[in-house]
This record gives sequence, C-alpha cells and structure tokens, in this order.
Amino acid sequence: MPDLPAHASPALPPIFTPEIQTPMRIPSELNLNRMHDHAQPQPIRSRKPLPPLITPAITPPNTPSRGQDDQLRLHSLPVYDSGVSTPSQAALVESLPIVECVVRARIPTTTGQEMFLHLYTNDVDNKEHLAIVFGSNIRSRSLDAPRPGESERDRMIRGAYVGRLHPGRTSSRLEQLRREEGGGPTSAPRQINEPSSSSNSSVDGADESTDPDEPQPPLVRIHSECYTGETVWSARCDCGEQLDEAARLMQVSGGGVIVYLRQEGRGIGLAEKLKAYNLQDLGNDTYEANLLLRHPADARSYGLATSILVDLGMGGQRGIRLLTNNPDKVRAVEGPNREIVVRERVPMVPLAWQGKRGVNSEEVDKYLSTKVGLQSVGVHTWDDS
Ligand SMILES: Nc1nc2c(ncn2[C@@H]2O[C@H](COP(=O)(O)OP(=O)(O)OP(=O)(O)O)[C@@H](O)[C@H]2O)c(=O)[nH]1
Repeated sequence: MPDLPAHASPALPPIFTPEIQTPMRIPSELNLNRMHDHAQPQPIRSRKPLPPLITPAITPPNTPSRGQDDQLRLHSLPVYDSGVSTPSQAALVESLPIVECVVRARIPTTTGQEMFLHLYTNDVDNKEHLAIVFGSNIRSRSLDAPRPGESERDRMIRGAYVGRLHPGRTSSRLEQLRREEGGGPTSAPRQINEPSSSSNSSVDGADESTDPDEPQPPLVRIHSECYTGETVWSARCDCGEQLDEAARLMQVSGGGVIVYLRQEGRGIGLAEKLKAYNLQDLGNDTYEANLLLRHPADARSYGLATSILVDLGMGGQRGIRLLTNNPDKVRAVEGPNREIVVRERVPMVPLAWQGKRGVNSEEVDKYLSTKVGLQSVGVHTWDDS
C-alpha cells in the first residue's frame, strides 16, 4: 500500500450510490473548444491570473491548525463578506424540506473519539442524508419523538436512547440510567441531555439555552459527498482532507455537526463528475467542465441541511459557526426565513497551504485556484486578516 493521506480509508465501500440519471452523451456532441450557450457572467479564461497557491503570501496567519489550542485559534470571518455573485451560487429554497431522523448509532472512530451517526429521510429525494454528531448534547427532535406502538426496545434499536446502550439495558430513557447509578433525579451525568420532550426547546425546535460551558456557537460543516476524494484517495480535490479536518476540529472543540449531503460532484453525480475529470485532463477547469457537460456550475442546494440542523436543535439566535470557504453557503444554509443563524464563518485552509502534510498535487492546485477565483473565497479575505 502506498503512503496514503490521512483521510484515505481503503476498507469501506460507499454506503450509497447517487441515483442521478443523466442521459449519456457521446464525446462528439460536445464542443470542447468553446463554451456553449450557457449565460455566464464572464469567460473564465479572461479572469485575472491567480497567484501561485502554495505561497506564504496567502497563507493566513491564524487558521485552524493541528494543536491543542484549536478552540482559541479558530479564525472566523464576517459571514456576509462577499457580495459578489458567482456562477457557483447555491440554489436557495423557498420552503424547507421535511426531514426525519430514522435511526442513529454510536460510532467509535479510528481517532479514538466517538460520534453519533444520524440517518435522515426527507420529502424531496430518496437519498439517505446523514448528520455526523460529535458530543452527546446534540439531539434529534424527530428521532426522540415517540412512535405509535413502539416498545422501549424498538426505541433503543432505532437509537432514540439517552446515554449509552449496554447488554441488559431495558429502557431508552434517562430514568433507568439514574437508577443504575443509584442516584436521584438530579444525579444523571451532566453530559446526558433529556430528549426534546423535556428539554428547553422552543416550539419550532430551536434550543434557546445558553450553556456557560459552551460560550461559542457550535461548529457545523455542510459537506457534500465526494466518493473520489473521500474513498479512493483522489488528489484532484481536498474533500477528504476537509472532512477529516472538520471532524478533528469538532472533536477538539467539544462538539459539532457535519451534515453529510448526498450530492456527489457538486450535485451532478459521480458518472458526470468523472466525465468532468476527463474534460479537465483535456484542458478545461472544473467549472468549464460542468458547463460543457450541460450542467450548472454548481447543482447543489442546502435546504435539507437547514432542516437537519433545525431538527438537531441548532435553530435560534445562538446560531452556529460554519466551517466553509464558500460564502455562498452561508445564505443558503440559513434557510428562507433564517431558520439557522450563521454567526461566524470559519475558513478551512488546505493543510498544504499551512505548511502541513495534506493533499498536494498539480490537479488539486488547479481545482483550488479555480474555486478561489470563482467564489471570491479566500485569498483577499485571508490576506486582509
Ligand atoms: N462537478 C465537479 N464536482 C467536483 C469536482 N471536484 C470536486 N467536486 C465536488 O465538489 C463538492 C465539494 O464542493 P466544493 O465546491 O469543492 O466546496 P464547497 O462545498 O463549495 O466549499 P467548502 O465548504 O469550502 O468545501 C463535492 O461534492 C465534490 O464531489 C469537479 O472537478 N467537478
């Protein structure tokens, strides 16, 4: 086995294959030498040349990094720091989808930390979107809600339990844990929260509590599936690294949520993304390749993420800190009525830019420079900091 990056996970196949059906086109249908009739603001080639990527000049002085003081060093930016309209702007939904967490399970991870994987269904597609939850204080309202006729065992099997499961446990509820600990109603472990029925949630699912031990809003990452970057060691993008890094930051800062959306390849699906890679090898950049394949530059939307975050009690004025380099995501994730409030945007600086071991290749440099150029993401913002 070659020396693989930290995020490489050779053993596991993907859980789900995107079901996007796109008519196959033969290459001769595509004019690879000119852009088609997609109205775009500006030909990409005419943009100002970008600076070389791996340079200390654009390395932010103060960014997420590997160390014990991550909580202190997380570098946030104003959330609406980009008024620039770009071809990558995410679609805004008019109303929020309905989501339901159907099962949750504890997953011990290879780093020694635990997370709770929440699997969601919804009313807009038939994909299994996920929430990866670090910390035991974040609970799903729809999971905890009672189901007609279910037994305590049923509740435990679908993950609607408090605390931890153990052989012989018979109740999903907090009372049994308290009894087992031999204490009264107040002796439950501090980190175990009651389900929403008895918590201080407001009617819309928003948790208005202010915990003095959690002075900052929780960290959230909205991550779009990337089979190539997360499973088969691709160095064409930094998706695997970003997923690992988000998980690490949530572990060291005491909790958070990664909403993992099944919108592979910026929403065009794996087959089309692989064609886009071939177009990139023929000289086009990531956005041009999408357009040549007659896809939008970015076909993703984030309404499901908003609904999942509301279900996890992240609505309300306390807000969240969003880990992203993409300013477009901020407004998209907040939802049509600002159901989620993004208090801060925390950039995710590629590890290689921080002088650390991370994804490093000619292809990832091109990919990142295209992103930086089109999303007005990071260069000037980080430089200014
Ligand atoms: N169509 C297409 N999709 C890609 C390509 N490379 C990566 N992706 C997909 O892009 C998605 C990640 O989106 P990005 O635009 O890189 O990042 P972002 O989510 O907008 O911004 P961040 O929050 O900063 O990561 C994943 O779903 C990848 O599968 C590519 O060359 N073409």
